[in-house]
Amino acid sequence: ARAGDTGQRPGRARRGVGGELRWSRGHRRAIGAASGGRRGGMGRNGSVKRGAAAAAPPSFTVNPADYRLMEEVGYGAHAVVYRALFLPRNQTVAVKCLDLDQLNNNIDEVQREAQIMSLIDHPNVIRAYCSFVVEHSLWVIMPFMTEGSCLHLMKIAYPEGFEEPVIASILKETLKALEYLHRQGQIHRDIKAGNILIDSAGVVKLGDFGVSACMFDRGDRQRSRNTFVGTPCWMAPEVLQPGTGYNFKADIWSFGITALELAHGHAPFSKYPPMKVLLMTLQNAPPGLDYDRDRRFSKAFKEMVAMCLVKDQTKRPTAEKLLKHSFFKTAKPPESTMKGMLTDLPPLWERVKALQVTTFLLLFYLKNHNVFYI
Ligand SMILES: Nc1ncnc2c1ncn2[C@@H]1O[C@H](COP(=O)(O)OP(=O)(O)OP(=O)(O)O)[C@@H](O)[C@H]1O
Repeated sequence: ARAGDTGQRPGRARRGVGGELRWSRGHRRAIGAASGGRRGGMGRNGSVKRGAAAAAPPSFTVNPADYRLMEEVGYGAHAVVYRALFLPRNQTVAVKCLDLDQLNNNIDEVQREAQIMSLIDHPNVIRAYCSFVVEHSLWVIMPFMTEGSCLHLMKIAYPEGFEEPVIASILKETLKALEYLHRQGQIHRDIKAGNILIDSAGVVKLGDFGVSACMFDRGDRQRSRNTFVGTPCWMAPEVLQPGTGYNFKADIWSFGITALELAHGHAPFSKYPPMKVLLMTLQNAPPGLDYDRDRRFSKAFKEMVAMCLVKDQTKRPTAEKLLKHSFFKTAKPPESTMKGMLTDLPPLWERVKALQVTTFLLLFYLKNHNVFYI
């Protein structure tokens, strides 16, 4: 691991500073901590740049004292994300704090996320500026996406989902990101509205590589695992079925589910407990847009979703092929379709706080009415 811009060697890094992780069980594992000065990386067009310095992002230090954590702007299963100030330049960034104690058995996944994020070079994929260990957390420093995720946006202002032109532009940018990742041999494995991030100008970027995986890391194109990875409602049937091999086509299924999520404000089966979602995904006909119920959506949109949600993964299109579908041909850039949608909204951290209060009240209600999910 490189210690980042300060030039510290991992071996000399103080505890909590630098690119080295001192693991509580006596393991010593290195976390990829790369930033502006690194060599190599994935090229914008998929080429791997060797030797030359990658497109120079602004440099960031790996000293936690240089960052002031401000408000909480997001949280997931393993992490809390803060808006933060990078004090040397008074620049706003996002800091994702992953709890390493909670992730004790998943150190390889943490390491993979940090490494992948630091090598990314695509306008539609969130890139980590650098990452380092602070006490029991891994801090990942990345661009702050002012409007948060599409999920946040829907929950706060568009509970019934977005209009088709907005969906088309968000999905097209996401698909470009997927096409890039797949070309790099990466499966994202957690495509959903909560991981599609938007900034104030309407720029769309795919985030969260917590569960992404390299397709070629075992020398085969097909992965076979006995554990679920991802979020059940968005997971392809072959991923939900332990022992079945899956590949990058699993992302195409999740992409189709995300299209439905953006259209309706929630994913199909999202109101059911995980075990029921599993059974419904495996046993029922794939979900889709209803030709009658979803009259407001075009035939091209319905067709595109149906192509993604084919149970047989070999019959699903690749991201590259899907990008050529007529639905995306007419899609406008999100900067123009989202104009006006993002004004008059409270700042992201206030939205997140409001959503936290709502979730707390809902859980409180369910508990008091003896409603439990299995
Ligand atoms: N760069 C960013 N700028 C603004 N908000 C962000 C940024 N990155 C993440 N978020 C917000 O934080 C939330 C949680 O982040 P993330 O999905 O990376 O965490 P996680 O623990 O890996 O999530 P999951 O439970 O999906 O695995 C996101 O849904 C998003 O709303």
